Amino acid sequence: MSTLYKVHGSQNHFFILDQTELSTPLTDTELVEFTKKITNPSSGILNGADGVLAINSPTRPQALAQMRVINTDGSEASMCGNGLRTVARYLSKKYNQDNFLVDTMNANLRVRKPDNLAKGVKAFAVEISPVSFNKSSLPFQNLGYNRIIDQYLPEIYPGLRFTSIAVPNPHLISFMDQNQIESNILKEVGKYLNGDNPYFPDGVNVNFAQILGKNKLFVRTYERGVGFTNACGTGMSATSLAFCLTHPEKGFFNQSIDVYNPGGKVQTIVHHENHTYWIELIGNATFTDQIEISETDLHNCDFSSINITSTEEESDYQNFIQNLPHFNNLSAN
Ligand SMILES: N[C@@H](CCC[C@H](N)C(=O)O)C(=O)O
Repeated sequence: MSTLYKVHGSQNHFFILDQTELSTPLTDTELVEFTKKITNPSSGILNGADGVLAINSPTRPQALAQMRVINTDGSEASMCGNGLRTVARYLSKKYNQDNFLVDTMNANLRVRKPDNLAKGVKAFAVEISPVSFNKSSLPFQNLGYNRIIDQYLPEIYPGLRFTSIAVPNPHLISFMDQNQIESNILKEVGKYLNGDNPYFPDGVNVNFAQILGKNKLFVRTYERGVGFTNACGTGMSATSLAFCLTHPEKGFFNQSIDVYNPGGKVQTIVHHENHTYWIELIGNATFTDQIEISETDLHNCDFSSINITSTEEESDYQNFIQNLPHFNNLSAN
C-alpha cells in the first residue's frame, strides 16, 4: 500500500505523492496522467485539487528531498509557495528536522518550522527565490520593455499598471481598488494571457491586489495551468515585492506584511540583500486527509478501492479563517 496526502496552504489544494516510498516511481507520463485525473473534481477524489506535489530524491547536494509541482492541466511549474509549506511539513516529520533545504526546479530553498498560526493550525515558513525581472526569465515579448515595473500596458488591459516578476515562476501583478478586484477583469486577463497570446508565450500567473493599509494587502490570483485558485503563495510573495517597490510609503522591506486571500491569510517578509531580492512566506500547512492506495492502482489511476481517513485538522483551520477580518465579497471557491 502507498499513502497520499490531501493538503492545503490557504486552501490552495494539492495531493502529496512521495515517489521515494514507491517500489516503482511513476514515470513522467504517468505522473501527468495521475495529476490530471486525481485533481479533476469529476474523475478524482475529495473534490479534486489544484495540482500534485511529487517528492523525489534530491538532485542538488544538501537538500533533504526534491519537490516537483504538476498543475492540474499536467504542465509543470518551477515553484509553488503554498505547496512547499506542506511538503516542508511532510519532510519535517519524516526526517525529524525543523530547518532544512528542499530542492526545487531552479534552486535549493530554505524552510523552517515557526509557531502554529492558531490553535491546531500548523505552519511552515519557506524561502521564495530566485527573483528576476528580466524579459527572458518570465518570458514576455512584444510589450516594448525589458522589465515591467509599474507600467501601463494597454495591450493587456487599459488603465491598469502592471509589474512582472519571476520568483522563479512567472507573475504579473496589478494594484487596484475593491470594485476592480471583485470584477471579471482578472478572469478576462488571466484567460487571455494563459491562452494563445503574443505577450506571455508560456502563460503567466496573474495577481490582482488591493492595498488595505500599511503592510497589508489582499491578493486574488488566476493561475497558469489551473485557473482561479483560493491563493497562490508565489503570487502573494511576488506581489509583496511589487508592493515594497511601487508603494514604498505603505509596503516596507524587512517587515512582516499581512497578505489576505480568498482562502485565508499568510505573512510575507521581503528582503533585499547583496543586490538580491528574496521573500519569506509564512502560512498554514494543513493536512486534511490521508489516502491509502495500492501501488498498482496508483500506476493505473484507479481510485475505486482507496481508503480515506480524515485528519480532523480542517475544523481548526476553519476556526482560524472565521476570525480573520472580512475585506470584500470574495470567498474561497
Ligand atoms: N499555487 C502555487 C503556484 C503553482 C504554479 C503555478 N500555477 C505556475 O504554473 O507557475 C503557489 O502557491 O505558488
